[in-house]
Amino acid sequence: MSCFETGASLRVERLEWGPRPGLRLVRDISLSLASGGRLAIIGPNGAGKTSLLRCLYRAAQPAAGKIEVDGVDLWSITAREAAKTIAVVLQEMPSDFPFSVRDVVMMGRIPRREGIGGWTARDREQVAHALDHLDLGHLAGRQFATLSGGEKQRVLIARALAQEPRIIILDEPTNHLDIRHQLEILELLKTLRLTIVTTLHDINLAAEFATDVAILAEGRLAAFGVPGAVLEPSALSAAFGVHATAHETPESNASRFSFSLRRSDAAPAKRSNSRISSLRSTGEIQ
Ligand SMILES: Nc1ncnc2c1ncn2[C@@H]1O[C@H](COP(=O)(O)OP(=O)(O)OP(=O)(O)O)[C@@H](O)[C@H]1O
Repeated sequence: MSCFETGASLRVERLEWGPRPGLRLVRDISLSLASGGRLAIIGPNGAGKTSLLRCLYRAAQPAAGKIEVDGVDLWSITAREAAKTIAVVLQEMPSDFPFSVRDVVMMGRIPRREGIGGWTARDREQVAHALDHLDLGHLAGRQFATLSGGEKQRVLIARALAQEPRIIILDEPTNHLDIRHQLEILELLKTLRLTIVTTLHDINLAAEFATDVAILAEGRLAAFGVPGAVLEPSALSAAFGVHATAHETPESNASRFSFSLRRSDAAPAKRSNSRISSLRSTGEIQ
């Protein structure tokens, strides 16, 4: 079971990708992650985070550069071998998905299925273990479509674990989750010894969770390294076009960040406030 597996190292070298010739959405990305490392990829909307993830889980073939898993080129192995090594948890959650929770988790075993026989005792054992690990045993018979967003997210992570991967790649795993479930999911991922790569929009969660952080801006790597070095106000301000402030927290080694619009960006809001004042003064609104 994956909680006893170990991770694999990941090395990305001068990676480039685009959906068509002449359009590059991922440009010149180089980074490396040790086995068992946790990489958080952050950056503004449209920075290329999902595109980079798609390359890392072999859904998109690089236009240039390469990706190595434990020193082996990801495109030198079969898709099935890649699927045994890398599990993916995506944001999309189909609403009309006529499968039970147990069926969905069992789908994680597909890359490991040999021949045309049915599920083996090991498949069932791994699924039971994954359901148990994510505290989903009581929901195993429920239709996936009837679950809450947080429950669905846990099922998709259980499916990834049932796959017995060495790397788990997640696209915004905390989306749709309340703060308690966000913290629980990230704590759970931390307890695994697998290599984790995830996009995260919440910088403070990334600071707590990651061993390594990559800031992506306009398809390029703006910064990469340990959170303490990468997550600093000037880099965050530049990448997100906001004013970032760091706050030291006694209970944690990681800084916390707060964000506000830069004064120039806030001007339109001020203008609309003055419009409201003038409407008030003319009695058009109360
Ligand atoms: N197949 C495609 N053809 C053309 N443009 C694309 C394609 N896929 C993505 N894009 C564009 O490339 C940019 C990067 O998209 P991507 O989804 O990788 O960004 P992201 O950082 O994950 O964004 P978000 O935080 O909003 O999810 C966006 O502007 C997007 O519209």
